[in-house]
Amino acid sequence: MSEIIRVDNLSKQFGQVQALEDVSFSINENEVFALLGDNGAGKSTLIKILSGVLQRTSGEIYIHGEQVDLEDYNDAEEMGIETVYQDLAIAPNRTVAENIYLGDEILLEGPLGRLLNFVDDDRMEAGSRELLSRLELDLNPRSEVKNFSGGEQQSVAIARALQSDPEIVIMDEPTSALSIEATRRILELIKRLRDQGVTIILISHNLENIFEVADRAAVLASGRLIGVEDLEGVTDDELVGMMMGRERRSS
Ligand SMILES: Nc1ncnc2c1ncn2[C@@H]1O[C@H](COP(=O)(O)OP(=O)(O)OP(=O)(O)O)[C@@H](O)[C@H]1O
Repeated sequence: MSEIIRVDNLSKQFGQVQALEDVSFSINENEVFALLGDNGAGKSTLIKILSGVLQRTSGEIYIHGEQVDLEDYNDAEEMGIETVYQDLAIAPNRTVAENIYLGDEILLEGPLGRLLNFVDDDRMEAGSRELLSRLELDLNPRSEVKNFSGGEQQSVAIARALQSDPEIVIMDEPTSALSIEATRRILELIKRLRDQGVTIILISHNLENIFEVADRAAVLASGRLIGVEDLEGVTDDELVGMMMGRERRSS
């Protein structure tokens, strides 16, 4: 198993608040890695630093062993990282295909090159069809998203993240607003992505979901890393104890 991301002594301070304190861990290629922790533990801060939205106060991040220049890190996509945030930022009046290519539209090559900003709907539709089929998502690229269920909207948001073919996808509470059936479908999708070689960083409060899809979990409490556990060797009680800041008894 090879390491894809290493976080080394990462700290973040917001004024007096120490949101992260010397957090270090590594994530392996092709695993589902969960981030667990109570409200305010530092999970969002950590993923925002990983996705280049927030600057860290100190510490380093390595991707494939190479140090990321965090002073000048605002395009995580270039590093192969995409994030699906909780507020999905789906454009309801646009189609599935338009959402998948939102901000990344394929433009028509006319006689004036790309000077005419017409989007190439046919290519975006074809690209969406291919991506949706690879993800085994039964969605019509031409449908408008506005009448979609929460689970379908979540699927579109995940498909959009996959459009740039990232190596790593961060998902912030992807199932928190979903029905049991929709949750099951999203968990299946996460497993398929892993099987296709994508590494997934998953934030969830739902331990049952974590046990179902994740390989390992890092537990944060008050900005500190309490431990990283292989989910095959830990119980939910132990994880809950860790979320309350108790280090796991050594076995
Ligand atoms: N922009 C900010 N300014 C000041 N304090 C912040 C800011 N963002 C986060 N914090 C603080 O940093 C700490 C960690 O917050 P963070 O949002 O990372 O936790 P979390 O684990 O994601 O929590 P939740 O599960 O509630 O989303 C909290 O004490 C929070 O109040």
